[in-house]
Amino acid sequence: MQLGVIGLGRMGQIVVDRTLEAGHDVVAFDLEPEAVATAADAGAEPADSVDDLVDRLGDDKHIWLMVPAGAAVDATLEELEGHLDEDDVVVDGGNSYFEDSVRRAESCAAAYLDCGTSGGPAGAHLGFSLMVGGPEWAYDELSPVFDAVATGPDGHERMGPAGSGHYVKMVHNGVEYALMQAYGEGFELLHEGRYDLDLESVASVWNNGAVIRSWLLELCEEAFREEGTDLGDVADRIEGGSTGTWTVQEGLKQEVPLPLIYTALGERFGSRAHDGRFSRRLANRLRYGFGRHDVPRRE
Ligand SMILES: NC(=O)C1=CN([C@@H]2O[C@H](COP(=O)(O)OP(=O)(O)OC[C@H]3O[C@@H](n4cnc5c(N)ncnc54)[C@H](O)[C@@H]3O)[C@@H](O)[C@H]2O)C=CC1
Ligand SMILES: O=C(CO)[C@H](O)[C@H](O)COP(=O)(O)O
Repeated sequence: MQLGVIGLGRMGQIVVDRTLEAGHDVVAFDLEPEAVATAADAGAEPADSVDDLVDRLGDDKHIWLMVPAGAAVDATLEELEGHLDEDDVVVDGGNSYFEDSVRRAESCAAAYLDCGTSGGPAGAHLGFSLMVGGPEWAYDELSPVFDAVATGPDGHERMGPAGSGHYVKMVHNGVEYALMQAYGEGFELLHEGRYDLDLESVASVWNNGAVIRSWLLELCEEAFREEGTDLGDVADRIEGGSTGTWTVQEGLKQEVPLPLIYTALGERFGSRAHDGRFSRRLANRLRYGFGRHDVPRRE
């Protein structure tokens, strides 16, 4: 099978490598010529524009987008417009908002598959977990590529109609936020608590048979090993947040309570306050107001 891949960053290069390793042909394009050169070194046919990529693909075109979610997906689809027909298949493997994917599926001339991708750059060796939404025939047609990019045939599944793949991935990320928060709180208590603990050892022993063992916990172990038990100079500012925000918004729309995911998202936003949390500073001053408690002041 021949696959065009647009977007050759951390994730797109893995799609390219794994597809090539499985014996398929890849045509690759990115706005960054260096990324295209890396894909070409791996064995892909380089393209210098979206038009060029399309010209190099055969009659039934299969195209995987791995560009940042949002405007870049719309811009790429605009460039593809006029080059696609109903026998072609476009896969969006990024973290797009599911309602954008429904809209894009309706307006795209090709069959459109929204594909939630989990596993991160670690998926280079293991393969990814892929959650796919869209027409069944298109999913079946792309299955050889999904087999290659995923951990194998069990690493991908069609979730349902357009939007469902990105919907499931959105919720996956909400769960990811909450799990990170839970591990964070536990390790914070161990760090601040009664014993002088080596947190790498704690994570390691938990990863060997404990109820809460997981890949995220293995990543905690790696973090303590590489940064030290107090996490060295790692800042307390957490970036990202879009997929967690969408999950919480959807919980509100469906009237499904998501207190853990909401709290994890709130912690993330709170971590970005430049000057300390305003609400904490006000609470500090209010305790003086009602109780004449001392007000700790900033240096
Ligand atoms: N990094 C991760 O752990 C994961 C990322 N994702 C999603 O996968 C998508 C890609 O993520 P990464 O590879 O991490 O991002 P990245 O920033 O490493 O790579 C994005 C690539 O797309 C290229 N690009 C941007 N606009 C383009 C355009 N209009 N045409 C062609 N190329 C364009 C950039 O030059 C860059 O090489 C995002 O939607 C992200 O949310 C999904 C799962 C995990
Ligand atoms: O999808 C992912 C992992 O599953 C990406 O790493 C994503 O960027 C994580 O979300 P955020 O950037 O909001 O932390």
